[in-house]
Amino acid sequence: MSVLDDIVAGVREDLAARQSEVSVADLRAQLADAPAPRDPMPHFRRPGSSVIAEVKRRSPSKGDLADIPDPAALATEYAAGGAAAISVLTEQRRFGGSLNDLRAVRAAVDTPILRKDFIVGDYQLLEARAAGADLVLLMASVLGDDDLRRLFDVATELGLTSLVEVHDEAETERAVALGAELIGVNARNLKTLAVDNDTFGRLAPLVPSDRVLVAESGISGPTDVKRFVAEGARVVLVGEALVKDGAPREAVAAMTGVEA
Ligand SMILES: O=P(O)(O)OC[C@@H](O)[C@@H](O)c1c[nH]c2ccccc12
Repeated sequence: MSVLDDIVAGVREDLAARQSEVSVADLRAQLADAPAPRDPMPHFRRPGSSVIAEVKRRSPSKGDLADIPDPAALATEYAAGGAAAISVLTEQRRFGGSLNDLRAVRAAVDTPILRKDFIVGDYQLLEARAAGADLVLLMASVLGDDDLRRLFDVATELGLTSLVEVHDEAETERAVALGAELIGVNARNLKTLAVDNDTFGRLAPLVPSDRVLVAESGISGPTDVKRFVAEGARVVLVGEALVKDGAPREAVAAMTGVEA
């Protein structure tokens, strides 16, 4: 079993537990109270890089990264630094996150929020929107074509923007065929956890220029951002480097608006 299979098995168990506690009808009722979804695309399409700054405590590849006792405080710093969106890892077992983190961040900032999780069912999309998320991650490595299409359509109906994540040529072709406007290239192979910084440059030419490309993983500072912008990225998604930086506001600002 790959690391990814193992993570997804745990996600399915946790999901089943939540589903037995809150019915779909109750979740749908909560949607009425959720703030209207925010559209991240105008910021992403601005000239120069946009940053999606991530709230992440730990990961299977790096272990403990940062305690983050107050996710709202960290998100406030990200927003002040000019983050275009804030990613909140809500997976519990391997990344130490939760939907409560997302709710806390939602209450603190106006910035669009990405629910970063291993989404396998519609229920998680409803949860995301009810908690105030504006974007969701859909991983081509986790979802077959039918599920990817259905979840993409349901997300769109809910007003959520899908970030469709790819890691190889076949996944990139699937994301393009789906019509995804926002495509993320993860430099980390989640089956082996290895990072290959040449992944973005290899896959970017397969994506039509009307789409918005996000470079994900292993980005440590403005020099990396400049490289990915030169290779076609409009957006960078940064976790580790920001949660470990003592000055996250300045770190986000330094990676924002970078030109090739
Ligand atoms: O911490 P990093 O190396 O800056 O990476 C952030 C982000 O790309 C990474 O957290 C990520 C990208 N895709 C994912 C899918 C699931 C979990 C995590 C991820």
